[in-house]
Amino acid sequence: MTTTPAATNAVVVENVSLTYRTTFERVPTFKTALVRFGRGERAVKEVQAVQDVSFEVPHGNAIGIIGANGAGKSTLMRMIAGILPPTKGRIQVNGRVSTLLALGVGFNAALSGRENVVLGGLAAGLSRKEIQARYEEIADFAELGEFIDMPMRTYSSGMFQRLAFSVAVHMDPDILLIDEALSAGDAKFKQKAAAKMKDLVTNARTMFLVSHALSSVRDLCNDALWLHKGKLMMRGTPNEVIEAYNTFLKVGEDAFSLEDL
Ligand SMILES: Nc1ncnc2c1ncn2[C@@H]1O[C@H](COP(=O)(O)OP(=O)(O)OP(=O)(O)O)[C@@H](O)[C@H]1O
Repeated sequence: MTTTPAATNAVVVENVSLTYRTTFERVPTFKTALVRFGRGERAVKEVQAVQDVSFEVPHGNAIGIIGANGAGKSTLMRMIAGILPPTKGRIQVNGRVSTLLALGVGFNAALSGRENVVLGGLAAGLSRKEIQARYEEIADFAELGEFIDMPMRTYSSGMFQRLAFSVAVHMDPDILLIDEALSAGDAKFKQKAAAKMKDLVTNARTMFLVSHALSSVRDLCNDALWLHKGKLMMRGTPNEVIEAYNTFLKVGEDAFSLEDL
């Protein structure tokens, strides 16, 4: 039997670019702003957040995405999640995606944790019955105690994140997208979350992990990709890519110190 590349790959990204266009009022100086009574001139800013990026991720891979602030990591994840359409190029996703992107996106803070679990489940395409069957497991994993019945606006950011993580990983995703999931959890939860992610990957699920914590990428991933100013700099094993990225950062530091002289 022959398998087509589409069936062996969870995600195929082909020559993908994304440009943000933002209109804003440019106020050149404080003095002009006073003369014009605060009205500036209308300007358009374009940011090429992702530029002609191509790669394929086979099913069962855990791929870490690293890079400096503003490199385009979250933008790429949002495109893979189907939240943002690429300006150019094509993204093919084979399987059911569950996302844990910006903290608690999709949650309604006025509703209780319990109600948000149902909302999150429905948004992920589960039936009410399926959500009910998983509810206890989701609530137990998040360890919120009585807070599960309180409005989510009363949650600390760590509690918010614990529930968001628990919902995302219990949706039985083929592809799990995680953007800085572990930044707000405490040490104990971080460990538990890492174990759960390892579990998913062992079960041949595909995972994308955006992280500034390079050690998490090293521990949890078998594949890595480095973005810089929207461009794909390198693809390889976590060790190779992290080493190249660290060298790049070091060279950058040296260049600064030379300039300072
Ligand atoms: N909604 C938006 N509108 C306009 N520009 C945006 C928007 N979101 C991101 N950008 C710009 O796109 C570029 C890439 O941003 P992105 O958030 O994808 O980077 P990132 O690698 O995830 O960064 P970080 O590590 O800081 O989270 C940045 O220059 C950012 O200013």
